Amino acid sequence: MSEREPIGVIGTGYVGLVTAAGFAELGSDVYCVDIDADKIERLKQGEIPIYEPGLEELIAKNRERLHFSTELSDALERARLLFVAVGTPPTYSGDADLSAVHAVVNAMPVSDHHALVMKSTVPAGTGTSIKRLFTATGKDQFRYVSCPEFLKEGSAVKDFLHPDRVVIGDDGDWAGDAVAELYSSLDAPQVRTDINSAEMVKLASNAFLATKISFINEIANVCEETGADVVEVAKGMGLDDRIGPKFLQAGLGFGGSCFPKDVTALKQLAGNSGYHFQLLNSVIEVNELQKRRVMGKLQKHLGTLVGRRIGLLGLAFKPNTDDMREATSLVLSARLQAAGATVIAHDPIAEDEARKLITGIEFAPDALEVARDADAVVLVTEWDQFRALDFEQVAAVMAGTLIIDGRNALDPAAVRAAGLTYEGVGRSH
Ligand SMILES: NC(=O)C1=CN([C@@H]2O[C@H](COP(=O)(O)OP(=O)(O)OC[C@H]3O[C@@H](n4cnc5c(N)ncnc54)[C@H](O)[C@@H]3O)[C@@H](O)[C@H]2O)C=CC1
Ligand SMILES: O=C(O)[C@H]1O[C@H](OP(=O)(O)OP(=O)(O)OC[C@H]2O[C@@H](n3ccc(=O)[nH]c3=O)[C@H](O)[C@@H]2O)[C@H](O)[C@@H](O)[C@@H]1O
Repeated sequence: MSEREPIGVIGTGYVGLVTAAGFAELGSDVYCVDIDADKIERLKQGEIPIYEPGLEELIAKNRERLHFSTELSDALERARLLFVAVGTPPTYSGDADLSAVHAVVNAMPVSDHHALVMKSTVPAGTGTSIKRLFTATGKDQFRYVSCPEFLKEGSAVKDFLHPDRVVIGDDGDWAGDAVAELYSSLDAPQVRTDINSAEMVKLASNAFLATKISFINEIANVCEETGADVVEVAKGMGLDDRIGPKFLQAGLGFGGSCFPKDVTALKQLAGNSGYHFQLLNSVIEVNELQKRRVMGKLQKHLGTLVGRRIGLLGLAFKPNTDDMREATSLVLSARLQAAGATVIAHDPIAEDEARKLITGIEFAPDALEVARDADAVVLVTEWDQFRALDFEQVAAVMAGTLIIDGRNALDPAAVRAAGLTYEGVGRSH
């Protein structure tokens, strides 16, 4: 018997698994359901299908409370709150693809004691249309709560257990209260609001963070023209409480499964509602250009890239994940090959995923093998082991001398002291 209310979790991707493990840690029995039978089988064997620091340990610790199945009925029979964490990828138009969400909604039975709790990121208005659908199909007693997720890959477990806030959008019924109660043991402010507003908090938060990144990237580009150093500029800006130091790291642009899709989804949502969201067009465009700027830097130093050997350090969209969705490395490896370069890359964790998505490049077992005989090396993902590289060793094996620090993560002085040429993003020091 669990100490706390049992819950169901539908979808066992990043968000589903972290939510399940997190609530199990807080004392709930969790009934996880996924349509991917292979994934469920692996989870039953104790195998964790994604790389996320701390998740395997948290799942192992709470093994007794975690139950995995492909049958929705296993969750429906034991839990009244069903957390939905299925994917909402972009369609070709840029709108969110809600087909997986609708499959879940359609599979719900007539019930007066169940609620869907939406963790998936959906456009504002989705809850309202789901409730309309429930009413039209005689399920008007089925409750609905929006409870968007704000975790970051790479620190997802910590983000779940120590969130900045918990947002709960509901109709003021038992379901909203039950979700609030579940989260009450976390030391975090709760924002209880209506469903539309909760949905918008999520989209607006991601769009704002993406805007901050595109903004600092443009500042970095201006720094390159004016001799200022963006790291110093970001430090000076970030000390202003109203601005804050986070998400002011200039680099090769944002990637991942969420910022690109959610910024576009919000732009589409606005457009579909008759409002042209100009700012977001720029955020997206700046990001696309930023991914490609490194090509110009390589050409500035090397001239033509035909026949050049270019090493990439890191492939994942950010460190501490094996997620390759919308990773800058996808664009970069394609552009480099199109320009006639040979590309060699290493990622400590994401290589298996990368092999599925990137063709025509060589994979090296470590950073030094990336550097061997390379005309230039580009840091794409700021894994800790790349920060700690011995650049004397790197210089000894390279054919050329150019290091492009695409994440401003290296020590320029250490790179230069090894006789190498350092080029960051918006850096003059
Ligand atoms: N990945 C992240 O860091 C974050 C993601 N989100 C949002 O959470 C949602 C889920 O994202 P991820 O976990 O990354 O997705 P994912 O793609 O890793 O996992 C989705 C899972 O849902 C399963 N699924 C699909 N249809 C199903 C159905 N009808 N019944 C049961 N299971 C089904 C899939 O088999 C898959 O295992 C998305 O809306 C995303 O925008 C929100 C915050 C953070
Ligand atoms: O909705 C989501 O899925 C999640 O999206 C992001 O999380 P995530 O994509 O995991 O990773 P971030 O740490 O936000 O990084 C996203 C991208 O921005 C880039 N970035 C981040 C910060 C920065 O200062 N500069 C910068 O270029 C990263 O390299 C990465 O490519 C948000 O940070 C989470 O709050 C949100 O829940």
